[in-house]
Amino acid sequence: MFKPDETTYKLNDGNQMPVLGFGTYKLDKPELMNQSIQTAYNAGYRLFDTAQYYRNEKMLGDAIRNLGVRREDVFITDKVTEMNQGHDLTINSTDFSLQQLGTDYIDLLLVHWPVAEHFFETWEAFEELKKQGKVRSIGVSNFTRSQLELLKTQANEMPVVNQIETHPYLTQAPLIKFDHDQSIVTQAWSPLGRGLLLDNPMINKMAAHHHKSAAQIILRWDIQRGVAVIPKSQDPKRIAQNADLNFELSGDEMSMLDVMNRNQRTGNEPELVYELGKQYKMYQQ
Ligand SMILES: NC(=O)C1=CN([C@@H]2O[C@H](COP(=O)(O)OP(=O)(O)OC[C@H]3O[C@@H](n4cnc5c(N)ncnc54)[C@H](OP(=O)(O)O)[C@@H]3O)[C@@H](O)[C@H]2O)C=CC1
Ligand SMILES: O=C1CO[C@H](CO)[C@@H](O)[C@@H]1O
Repeated sequence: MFKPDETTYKLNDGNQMPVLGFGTYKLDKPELMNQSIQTAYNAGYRLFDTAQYYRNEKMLGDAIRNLGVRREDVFITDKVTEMNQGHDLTINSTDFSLQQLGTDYIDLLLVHWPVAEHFFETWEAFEELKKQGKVRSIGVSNFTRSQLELLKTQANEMPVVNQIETHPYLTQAPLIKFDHDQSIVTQAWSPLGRGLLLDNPMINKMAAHHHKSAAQIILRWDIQRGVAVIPKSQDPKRIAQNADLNFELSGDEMSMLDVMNRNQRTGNEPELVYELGKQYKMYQQ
């Protein structure tokens, strides 16, 4: 049995990344962060996902230290926000992130959203940060196929992870296949569609059949289709539940989930953010 809490993906740079991770967006109070990280660690999560944009890097770093485990026993993902892109801003903001997290390396650093302005410069800085050992693996988030193809025209090394919005209402099959063909691991953000999917009757029928919750069905579907997950919860029972994924969906159940696609996003459209990037320069002037 493929056990998510014990399983890692081998990334294309030779590093390992846990299949199951813990999302921390909106965990913005130290006590809540501490309790949630402790509960998550006890439940088997080893990957913790933050971003400069979440303004909780310091809280997360403190909560991880409070676990009293070795640094190498956890995996930290961080992301460089749109406003901090460009060569120097990427380098400087990552140094600040390291300081906030209280660590001397980040396991996986992602370009949070593709931004047309400074598109290649930002990636050049990512490659430098990796060479300097400040970052172990480099990846992207919210990149479409055309943005990955554009990046490939100049990158010395390609991203090893693409973190994208995907769930049964936004299955992203073509992009996930493209990532896979390029040896890029796809990681699902908002895998539960921020709660949107949890009252879907078909998913609840499957949940009843397996004596699991709707959230567990969706997370298990992701893992069986080769997608890493980072669900967020601040409820101790739900944190543990989302890590309890050692059951199997049948081929028919997988197909039923595969066809629920409605191309329905909860977040921004990546191509739009990419174009809006041209505006950021105006804000900075
Ligand atoms: N790269 C990017 O652009 C983005 C990355 N992310 C990352 O992905 C992570 C996950 O995405 P997020 O947007 O938080 O959404 P999720 O899809 O993980 O859903 C979180 C919501 O679902 C609820 N929930 C969680 N588990 C259960 C459960 N078992 N039963 C019922 N309800 C549940 C939570 O409530 P409660 O807490 O009360 O349990 C919360 O309201 C983020 O925290 C962040 O780290 C997110 C957005 C964009
Ligand atoms: O990571 C993130 C958390 O959610 C935000 C609001 O949808 C996103 O824009 C951002 O990418």
